[in-house]
Amino acid sequence: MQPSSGKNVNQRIARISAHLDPPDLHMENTASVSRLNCRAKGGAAGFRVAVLGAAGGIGQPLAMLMKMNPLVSVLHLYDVVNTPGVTSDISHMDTGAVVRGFLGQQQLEEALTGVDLVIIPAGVPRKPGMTRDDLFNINAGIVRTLSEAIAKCCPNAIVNVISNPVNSTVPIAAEVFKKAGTFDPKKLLGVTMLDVVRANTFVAEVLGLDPRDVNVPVVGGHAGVTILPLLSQVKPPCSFTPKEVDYLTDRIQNGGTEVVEAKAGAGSATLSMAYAAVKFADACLRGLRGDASVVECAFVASQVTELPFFASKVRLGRIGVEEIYPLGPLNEYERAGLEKAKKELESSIQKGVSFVRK
Ligand SMILES: NC(=O)c1ccc[n+]([C@@H]2O[C@H](COP(=O)([O-])OP(=O)(O)OC[C@H]3O[C@@H](n4cnc5c(N)ncnc54)[C@H](O)[C@@H]3O)[C@@H](O)[C@H]2O)c1
Ligand SMILES: O=C(O)C[C@H](O)C(=O)O
Repeated sequence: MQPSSGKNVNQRIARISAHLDPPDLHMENTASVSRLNCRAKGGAAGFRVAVLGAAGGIGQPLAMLMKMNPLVSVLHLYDVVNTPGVTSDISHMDTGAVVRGFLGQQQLEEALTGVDLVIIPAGVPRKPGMTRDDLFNINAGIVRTLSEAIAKCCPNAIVNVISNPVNSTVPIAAEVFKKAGTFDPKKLLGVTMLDVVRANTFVAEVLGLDPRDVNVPVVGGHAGVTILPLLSQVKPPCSFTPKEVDYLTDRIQNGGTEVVEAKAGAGSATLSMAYAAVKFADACLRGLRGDASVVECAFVASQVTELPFFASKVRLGRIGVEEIYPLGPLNEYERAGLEKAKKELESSIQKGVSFVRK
């Protein structure tokens, strides 16, 4: 057989190109990307999602898992470094979502335009000996900048904040949105899903159950004593000895530190966090789609306590948070935990608010 002439190859490319939409300009910026890396006709219908901090320890597996989510049609990956490589890699997965990469501040607005859901894992992680609040000085500014762009480019998107300290970064985002006149408390959610995921796992271990059959509400916030597992409300209904309650509460509250210490300077939870973030994002998207009874815990603007923000069970729907559930009956141990949690939460929330108002 004769080798293909240049003319034949060009004809074949032209035939393939006829089945493709116009080329993706963002992808053309990356060296190895050709005209063929554009959106195939018949790509999945679904939601448009942006991940900010997509090249990081959480961002990469999160981006990979979102590429596998059938509810996602377009996935925008933004970071200040390395997005061309991550985008090229993930774009080869034969799932429905089309992936586009955006690199650096000058492409942030494009990354956000037209998206339904923004997930933010951008920022520095802890090292052993640090608290989440020790990340405030760097991450507060990052979240503020990203929130300003969200207010400008996709003010109606649902926003999932992962960057720590969540107890302060969510109030920061809220203040930025208020300043811009775009704040919708139903659309801003701090991601506390990892606390629930851990609680389900640890409680299942103690009870000898499959973690998939266990549901533990975790309320309050996302740092130390502000993480308040409601072990009296575990489903399926069960009881614990006082020793088990102490063990479980301590392990759930310090799950993040357990991982930070095990990683010994190489960062904090990334893989379990990506899993939890995608579980939570999927719940947000199912709510947006109109599914009934989508209920998860999240850190939101709330009137459940006297504090302006609090994590509790929320029902997710077409407009974001459609209902915030009260805490339900607490036992004495949980009531004492709630008082401790509120005290710390109050100052973390205030710190975030002051950062933007100063
Ligand atoms: N909410 C939670 O339950 C939870 C769980 C784990 C980690 N976290 C937090 O998530 C954050 C990220 O953790 P990680 O392990 O992925 O860190 P990482 O350092 O591996 O990745 C962070 C990424 O953010 C990027 N980034 C930095 N500044 C940016 C900016 N201005 N715009 C866009 N991207 C930017 C970095 O380039 C990097 O790729 C940390 O603050 C960590 O504490 C939260
Ligand atoms: O512990 C951390 O610093 C990261 C995260 O908040 C976690 O809970 O794993």
